[in-house]
Amino acid sequence: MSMDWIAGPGTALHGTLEVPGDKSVSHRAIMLAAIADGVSRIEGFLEGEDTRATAAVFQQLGVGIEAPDQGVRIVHGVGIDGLRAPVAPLDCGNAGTAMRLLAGLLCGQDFDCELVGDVSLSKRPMRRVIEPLERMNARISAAEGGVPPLQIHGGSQLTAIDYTCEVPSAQVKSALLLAGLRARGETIVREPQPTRDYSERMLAAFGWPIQFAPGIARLPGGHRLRATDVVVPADFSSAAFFIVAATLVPGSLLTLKGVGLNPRRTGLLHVLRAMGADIVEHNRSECGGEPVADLVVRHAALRGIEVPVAHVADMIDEFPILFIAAACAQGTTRVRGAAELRVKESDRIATMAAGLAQLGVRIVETPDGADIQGGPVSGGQIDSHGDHRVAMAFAVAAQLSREKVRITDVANVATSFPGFVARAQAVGLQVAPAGAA
Ligand SMILES: O=C(O)C1=C[C@@H](OP(=O)(O)O)[C@@H](O)[C@H](O)C1
Ligand SMILES: C=C(OP(=O)(O)O)C(=O)O
Repeated sequence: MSMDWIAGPGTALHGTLEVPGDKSVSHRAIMLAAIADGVSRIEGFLEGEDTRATAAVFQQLGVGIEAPDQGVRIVHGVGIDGLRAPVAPLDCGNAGTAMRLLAGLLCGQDFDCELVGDVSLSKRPMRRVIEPLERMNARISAAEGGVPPLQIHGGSQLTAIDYTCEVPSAQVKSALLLAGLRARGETIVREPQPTRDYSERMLAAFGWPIQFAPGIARLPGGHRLRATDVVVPADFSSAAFFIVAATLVPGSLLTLKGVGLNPRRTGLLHVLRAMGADIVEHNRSECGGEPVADLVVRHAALRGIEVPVAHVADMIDEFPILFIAAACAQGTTRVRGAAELRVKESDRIATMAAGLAQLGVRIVETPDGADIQGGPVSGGQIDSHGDHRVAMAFAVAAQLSREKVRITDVANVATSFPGFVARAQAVGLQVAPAGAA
């Protein structure tokens, strides 16, 4: 049965909030700890369905993973050659990150395996990883159209390649680097637009001699990973919903604690500030090698802008909530160069355009973006299409509406942000499961 929320209208948001651990870092921490020598402890692990799916996959591959406490994992690494053949398909659930990175990590193993996912993941493009991995000598077959399930045929000796990514994608880059661990030679990945560098940073932290700078990573094969403790910072993409909510709702003053501010993730901060937002960083420090800070957000009136294409890759998961900020800004916001949004958990340009139109917002879709005209937001019913970020974005839009908004098909919020409703309510957001409202 579909789970729905009733949200809004809202009043000012106040207080201090800590959002859960970063999803990208949590996936990678499990993966590298699993194939390292020794025992690694992960703190701040995201207890989301996506990252739990990754942990469950490695348990099927013979890795011991204990969960002594919420957000803690003790991973008994089996070493670079120690994974065991699974006896059943490996279920990546809703997680594109899990499937694409696992394709890279598993294609150089001695055994065969199958990667499967849910209905949404089963529609997402996998050729972007299959094609370069095949050039490395991997053997992977997909269903018709290059979508999951993926059959990975083991037993091939991989060879390194020098590859320039066609789409800006940290998942493609990471898949190639993970394959490169077991390849002969030096794997080089070049990116026309730099993307998040968590794989590179974490490989270095686990002792692999990788060299990297924005736009390029070079990784020699034939080394080993040393177990390391990982502290996961709070996920900027989860904080983003509250940054925009506090900006939009008059009278708000909200503090978000210890938010990860990797420069390849914070495009939304630049764009919101250019639109007039009041976001101040306090207590800048480091958490697990990543920059973090507390963000103090005050209500401010926004004006529409042309989103610089140079920021698109650095805010790729923040477009659903940016569309809401744009809908409540004065004037028009123009988004271009964001065609990747069409192949996420849903077609995020289409689902956001349909939802905003439902709330009376004027929006014109283009193949790679949209023009969003700011104006009043009305009530209505929104189909989130099972997309976690679309559901949370409309929960924020509802705060500005004059009537209640019903948001359908929201169960997938647990993939990236377990406990969203309780945390949102604690700072004054009006959102509740339908039936409990
Ligand atoms: O590498 C990662 O952890 C991610 C990369 C991005 O995907 P793409 O690589 O497809 O852009 C992003 O949308 C996803 O949420 C997480
Ligand atoms: C696109 C996302 O994740 P993934 O690709 O891992 O499914 C997301 O979390 O917005």
